[in-house]
Amino acid sequence: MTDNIVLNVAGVSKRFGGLQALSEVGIQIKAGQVYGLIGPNGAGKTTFFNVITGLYTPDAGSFSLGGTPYTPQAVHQVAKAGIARTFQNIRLFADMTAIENVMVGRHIRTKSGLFGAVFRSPSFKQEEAAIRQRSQELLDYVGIGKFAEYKARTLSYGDQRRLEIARALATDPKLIALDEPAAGMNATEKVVLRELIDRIRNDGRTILLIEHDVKLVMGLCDRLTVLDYGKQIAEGSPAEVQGNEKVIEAYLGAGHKAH
Ligand SMILES: Nc1ncnc2c1ncn2[C@@H]1O[C@H](COP(=O)(O)OP(=O)(O)OP(=O)(O)O)[C@@H](O)[C@H]1O
Repeated sequence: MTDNIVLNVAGVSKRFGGLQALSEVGIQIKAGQVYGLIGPNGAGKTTFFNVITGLYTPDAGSFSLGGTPYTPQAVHQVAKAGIARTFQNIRLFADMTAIENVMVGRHIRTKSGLFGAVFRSPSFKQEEAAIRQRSQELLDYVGIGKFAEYKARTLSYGDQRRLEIARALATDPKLIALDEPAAGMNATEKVVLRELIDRIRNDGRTILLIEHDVKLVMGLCDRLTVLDYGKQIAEGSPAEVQGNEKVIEAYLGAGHKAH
């Protein structure tokens, strides 16, 4: 792996009809970094996320994960390659329990497959017990262990976001991509979230983060890319980016509504 680069994305472009949503955007994320993607509304952040996680097909771009090239053509392929993501609008299995939601995430790494599941072979049962135990550990890790048997939809908003993170971690990802994890959270929940993301990083994970809460982004991220109208207008440490005139202009300039 060159310089411990986990994700290397170069030259990503994406057009929707007459709109150039992304123009040759590239980022490099090193192992153990929290990397932020920020920009005003409509800047192209979600589109970029959707491209690297296989939801949208890019018009151009090259991608490698852990030094291995990958083609983000389908979400399950990207998950197998090692990127796990959460969504801006929470996507849990609402009527499944919290622990079942995490177990689903873990299943992409299991061996028994469908045959074992249908016939409940001994190896399947053993594997299932191990998955349940690991899933409970992950729920404890994100701080919602006591809700393991609660249906996902009965959890508070902040806890549902943490459940999504546990599910993402269950896939043992090389990179975890968080799409606005603090959206809709109150101040207390944000403090807890920040501690959790810090802990995930300190435990050796690599994180890509889209977030509107500037305070959270500046406090958490090692590096940032700023998008505006699909173009990368700045890249650097939070201090570098904060003082960049183009960035100040993009956030204060006319044409963007404040978030
Ligand atoms: N599926 C799509 N079809 C057509 N246009 C799209 C599609 N997805 C996004 N766009 C457009 O691409 C541009 C970038 O949108 P995107 O959602 O990526 O921005 P964003 O930075 O994530 O914004 P926000 O902060 O509001 O979530 C916008 O002008 C949006 O309307």
